Amino acid sequence: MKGVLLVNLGSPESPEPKDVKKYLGEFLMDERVIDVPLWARNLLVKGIILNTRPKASAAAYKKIWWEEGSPLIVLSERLQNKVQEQVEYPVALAMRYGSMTIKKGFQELVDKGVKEVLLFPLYPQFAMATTETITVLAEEIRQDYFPNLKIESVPAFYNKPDYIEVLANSIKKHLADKKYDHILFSYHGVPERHIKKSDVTKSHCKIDGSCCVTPSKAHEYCYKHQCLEVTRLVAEKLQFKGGTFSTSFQSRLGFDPWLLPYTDRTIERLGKQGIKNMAIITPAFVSDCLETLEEIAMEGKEIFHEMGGDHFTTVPCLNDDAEWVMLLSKWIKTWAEQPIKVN
Ligand SMILES: C=CC1=C(C)c2cc3[nH]c(cc4nc(cc5[nH]c(cc1n2)c(C)c5CCC(=O)O)C(CCC(=O)O)=C4C)c(C)c3C=C
Ligand SMILES: [Fe+2]
Repeated sequence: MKGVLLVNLGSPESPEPKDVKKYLGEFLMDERVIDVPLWARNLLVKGIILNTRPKASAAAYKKIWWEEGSPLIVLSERLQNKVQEQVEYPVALAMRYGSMTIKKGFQELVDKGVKEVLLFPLYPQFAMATTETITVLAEEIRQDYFPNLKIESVPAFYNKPDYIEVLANSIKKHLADKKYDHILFSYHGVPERHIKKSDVTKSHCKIDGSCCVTPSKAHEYCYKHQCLEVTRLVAEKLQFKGGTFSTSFQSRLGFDPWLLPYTDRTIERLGKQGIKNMAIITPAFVSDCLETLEEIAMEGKEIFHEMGGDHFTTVPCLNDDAEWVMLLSKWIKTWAEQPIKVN
């Protein structure tokens, strides 16, 4: 039998500093998130970040935490349940970090008789800190614990026309009765180094984005190109006029150069330039989370109002949107209709 494992990032068990510290420890010690040699990662994460950040992060998590738990987990579970209602194959949910492990997800599927798994990282764009770390860990777990299980991974789906249509429809619906003179597409940032490392050609990437418009096989693994493409395709679909939308990158950590321009500075600049009504879309996240509910909807809004802005609208992530559920279910059914692979 076939089955599906949806995988998202994960959240702390609770918004208490000790749980946030445990979660950040696992997350930031991942060599594909902070990609420096182990000794340097130990120094940076255990010696510095874990002694300072958990308190501030916990305070931020407390502002957005729901009675049912972390928004990211609750919304991912709602998505899982709704997709499960649409497909006849078992659909499990796991998180890359935290207690809902990929190993438990595989076990749940195997216990239901699954022999072939569609591993579905819930990220529209490829990044080594997201898609790659999930697929690599899943393969390690398969080899160690489930050697007879077949796994097929879903690659980044950023430019699939049906995904762009669902995203555009959701944006249109949410902005229908809103005032906005500028739309900002804000994506999670990554260090520039990550983009260079993922360049399979080793020579295409110029970081500044000039390379992103020249066709290249590097784009299959280029987070920046994929983000810019989502902006372009959605803007085209919704017929946004040039100059009324832009792209930025949020949530930088540390002192290395991260993808530019930064979201907080872009909001500041737009406010200073006299934009009064602004809408923000966050297409790197399929579920609302700390980065959208706190960093954008609270901090971003505050910056905008300080700069003299009036209306600040955040468009929710796809979450458990009905069209999104139908699209995931369609992709799953298409995959499941292919014959089972044999050794
Ligand atoms: C070096 C650090 C980080 C990289 C690289 C990174 C990439 C990255 N992250 C997401 C998605 C999410 N990140 C979230 C939280 C978060 N991310 C980092 C650091 C890096 N992320 C930290 C330290 C945190 C924790 C919060 C904080 O202290 O600021 C979340 C939210 C999780 C939640 O519980 O709600 C998401 C989602 C992507 C898509 C990405 C690369 C493309
Ligand atoms: Fe992150």
